[in-house]
Amino acid sequence: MAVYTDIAEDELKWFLTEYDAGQLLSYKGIAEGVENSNFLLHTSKAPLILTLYEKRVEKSDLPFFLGLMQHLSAGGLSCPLPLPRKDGALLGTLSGRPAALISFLEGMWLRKPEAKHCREVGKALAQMHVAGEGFALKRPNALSLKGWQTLWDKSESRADEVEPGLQNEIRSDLNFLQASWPKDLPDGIIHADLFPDNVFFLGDELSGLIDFYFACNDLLAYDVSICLNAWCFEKDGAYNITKGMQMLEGYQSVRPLRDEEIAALPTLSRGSALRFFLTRLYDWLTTPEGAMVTKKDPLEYLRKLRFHRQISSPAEYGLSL
Ligand SMILES: Nc1ncnc2c1ncn2[C@@H]1O[C@H](COP(=O)(O)OP(=O)(O)O)[C@@H](O)[C@H]1O
Ligand SMILES: N[C@@H](CCOP(=O)(O)O)C(=O)O
Repeated sequence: MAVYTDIAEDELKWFLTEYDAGQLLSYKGIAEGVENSNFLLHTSKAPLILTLYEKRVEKSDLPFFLGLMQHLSAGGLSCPLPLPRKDGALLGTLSGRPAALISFLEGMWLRKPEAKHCREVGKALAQMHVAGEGFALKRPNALSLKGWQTLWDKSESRADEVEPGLQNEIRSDLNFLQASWPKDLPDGIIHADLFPDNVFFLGDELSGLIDFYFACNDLLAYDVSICLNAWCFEKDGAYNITKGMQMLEGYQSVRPLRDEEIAALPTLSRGSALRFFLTRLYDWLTTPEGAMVTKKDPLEYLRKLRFHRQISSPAEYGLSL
């Protein structure tokens, strides 16, 4: 469960007086999520999400995230919108944390996505990449090569606790990726965490994207690789090429990938698998027992990383070359 910070009803009522949000009827903590504390609020006007920003979110990045939601929404993407306070600010403070009210997005995330859903996700990702064009603020990806090295430096000495031999294995991945990370591919705004729990559906129709708190400027094809990792593997660890094909076709129906992006997919996918392995490994080793959050399994991403290592052609992801 991700409610790191509790809120008192009186304080919340006081916080809401800064907004034109109606009277508070009820509120409850949302069990899902990893990064921030989220609450569902019912008011006399409309349901809202209250987010209290926690450890991995830099306060100085919040104008980027909140402004991005406004920019993407204005560009036609279905995503939540921050509710401005009466003074026009998008951010307030509650229980000592930066806090924002966000519009409630209808829909549910899919526990068992099928190939047809992967196609919709591919399309929505490309729509987001297109809608992100022209966004004035910039945010470098803190979880790219340099950030991976920092995470690894903090976890390396204990990595073999998770699986013997991991220290050497991951060190050689990092060396490989440092030496061969692609440059000069198209870049722009990426979501960087478009996992199933961040995509809502109403029936089979995609109703919107949430959770832009890892969004940043980076290679667009890197975002595609994140989605291949997050959506196209089965529970038993096998890559589902039909899902991959649908996702890539959906993406390319909106924004065709260039040849050099396609050629880079195995390296990008190896990098994105390593990225999620490293954050999960760090959390696995540092989250205290009994914390109100469900720890995610780093080994799931180790298996994906190993899969990408042995790819000999991007066609193996489901692309017709
Ligand atoms: N705008 C929204 N509309 C509806 N539900 C939301 C919205 N934002 C968050 N949620 C709910 O809160 C959960 C956690 O949100 P998320 O942004 O993924 O948190 P975190 O950043 O902590 O991982 C989501 O799975 C969803 O159930
Ligand atoms: N998607 C990441 C963790 C971040 O969780 P989210 O709830 O913010 O999507 C992972 O699976 O490791």
